[in-house]
Order: sequence, then structure tokens, then C-alpha cells
Amino acid sequence: MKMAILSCDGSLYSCRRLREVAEQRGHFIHIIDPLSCYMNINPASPAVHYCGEPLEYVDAVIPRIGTSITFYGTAVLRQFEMCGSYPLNDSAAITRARDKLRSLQLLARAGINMPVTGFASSPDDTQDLIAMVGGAPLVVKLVEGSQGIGVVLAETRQAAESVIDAFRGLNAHILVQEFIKEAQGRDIRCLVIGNKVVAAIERQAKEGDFRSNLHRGGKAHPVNITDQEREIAVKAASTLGLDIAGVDILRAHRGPLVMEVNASPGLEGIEASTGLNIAGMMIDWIEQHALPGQRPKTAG
Ligand SMILES: Nc1ncnc2c1ncn2[C@@H]1O[C@H](COP(=O)(O)OP(=O)(O)OP(=O)(O)O)[C@@H](O)[C@H]1O
Ligand SMILES: [Mg+2]
Ligand SMILES: [Mg+2]
Repeated sequence: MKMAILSCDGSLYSCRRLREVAEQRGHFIHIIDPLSCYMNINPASPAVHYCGEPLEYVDAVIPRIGTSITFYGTAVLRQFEMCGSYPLNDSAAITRARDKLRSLQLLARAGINMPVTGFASSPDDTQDLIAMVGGAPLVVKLVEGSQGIGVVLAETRQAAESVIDAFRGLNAHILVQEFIKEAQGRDIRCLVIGNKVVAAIERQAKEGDFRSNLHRGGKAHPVNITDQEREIAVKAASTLGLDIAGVDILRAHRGPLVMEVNASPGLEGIEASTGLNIAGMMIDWIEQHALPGQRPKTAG
């Protein structure tokens, strides 16, 4: 098959692994920087252009679009979809997942448990917003953050007000969320492919931090998850329409809570801690689902 990875940095671990596995299987795979793509949008012969040339048809595209370029990256992916390429996560699902507010609303509507979360625009509502999530300590997070950047723990009501005001002053969209203290700086990352959790790790924040992200110095180890956790992870991914997803779960006293769903989960931490060939499973999925010359998968 002819495949493309959409990524600004082909030297990243996940890109390297996907390329390595695809080539071992005899596929032709090309890493394409979405920012260097440009598009001819027309009903008769849509095309993606790259470095002065229209790109030839590719059977499947693996989007590895960073959060800083979601808008342009998903537009490029949509264009590949219009050309009939199979996307491993379609552009509409990625757009949904990138917005934490929108995805939590969709997950709540599907009956999936989560930390109590509030969102407001007017500074007049800050007091009520804080009360709504149970008061301090609480978590404030950027609607479009990742790698733990823009996730802040406010220990007191005064701290919460200052952090909320500071983010507002920067015109940033933020969520205010109940702090799940009993998680003790740990979360579970479930890697979902299709309707299966294919790997799960527990991540523990480094001393003095509450964020378990590996990019913030957290440590990971494989973990056994319960049937309930498995079920909620799969349901969260399918609610957002993602074929592959990293679903982050907090173990709370009241049961597992979905904190967020990532559309482009990193492979390094999870492959290193579990020894599993996740890149291989992603290529398996494409081999099973991307039919050469298929019709476009999504329109929106
Ligand atoms: N409500 C909460 N209660 C307790 N801990 C939390 C809460 N929200 C976030 N955390 C901690 O902060 C970390 C980062 O939060 P979150 O996953 O929402 O951010 P992110 O920047 O999208 O991370 P990722 O790199 O996984 O995409 C979580 O992994 C978790 O350890
Ligand atoms: Mg995230
Ligand atoms: Mg996370």
C-alpha cells in the first residue's frame, strides 16, 4: 500500500516507528509536513500539492498533527479524505477530540463519567464556577492544551480566582475542573484501537507535581485495568469517532473518570513500558480497513 504520515517532525519516535513497521511490511510510506502542503479545492479533481507538485494518490494517511497546527493540519487531512485516502482517525474526529470542552460535552451526553467540569465566559461568573466544581482545590486547564502544559492546580479559592483571571487576561479558553485528589498524581492511559484497549499503562507524576504526563517527568508502568475501565475507554473513543485514541482515566473513589481523549497518542512511553508493538497494531488496522481506491470516508 502507499501510505503517508502527516507530521511536522519525521524524527519523532512515533513517526520513526510507524515508518519502520510499514516498510518492514512492504508498504511504501512517505512522511509529509502538513504545513508544506497546499490544496486545490474543487469538486472534479481535488488534489494535495507538495513542494510544487500534486501528490499522487495514497491509500492511507496517518495523521500525527501537533496541537499547535490543528486547524491547518486537519484541513490538509480533509483534503486527503476528499481524494479518497483512508485516514487513521478522520479529520472530523480529530477536530472534536482537540477541543476538551466539546469532547467532554459529547462524552457526558453518552453517559461517561468524568470530573465535574465548568466553563464560563464572563468574569462575573467566576465565583459560581468555582462553587460548581466543589470549590478549591481545583484544576484549571486550557481547552486546547497537551503534554500537561496549561494544566494548573489551584489549591485555594484565591489562587483559583487569580489563575482564572490570568488565563482570561490572555484570552485563553479554559475549563475549571474538580480536582481528583485520591488519584494521587496517577492516571491510566488506555490505548484504544477500534473497539479494544490494546495496552494500558499507569503514569505517576514526579515528586511535587500532580500531572502524570511523561513529558512532565512522570514515570509509567504497565497496569491491569478493570472491565469497567476497559468499557469506558472504548466507549469514550467511539463516542468521539476515533479509531485510535489515548484515553486518560483517573481512578476516583466513585469509579473510573475519563479525563480526556487524545487523538494522536504518543507511542514511545507506552511501547517502552509494555514492550508491545503498538505501531504494528496501527499498521494492522490500516491493512484491514483501508481498501485501495475506496470512496471518501468522511464529508465533514
Ligand atoms: N481533574 C483532575 N484531577 C486530578 N488530576 C488531574 C486532573 N486533570 C488533570 N490532572 C493531571 O494532569 C495531567 C494533565 O492533564 P490532561 O491530561 O488534561 O492534560 P493534557 O495536557 O491534555 O495531557 P496529554 O499530554 O495527556 O494530552 C493528567 O495526566 C493528570 O495527571
Ligand atoms: Mg491531552
Ligand atoms: Mg492527558
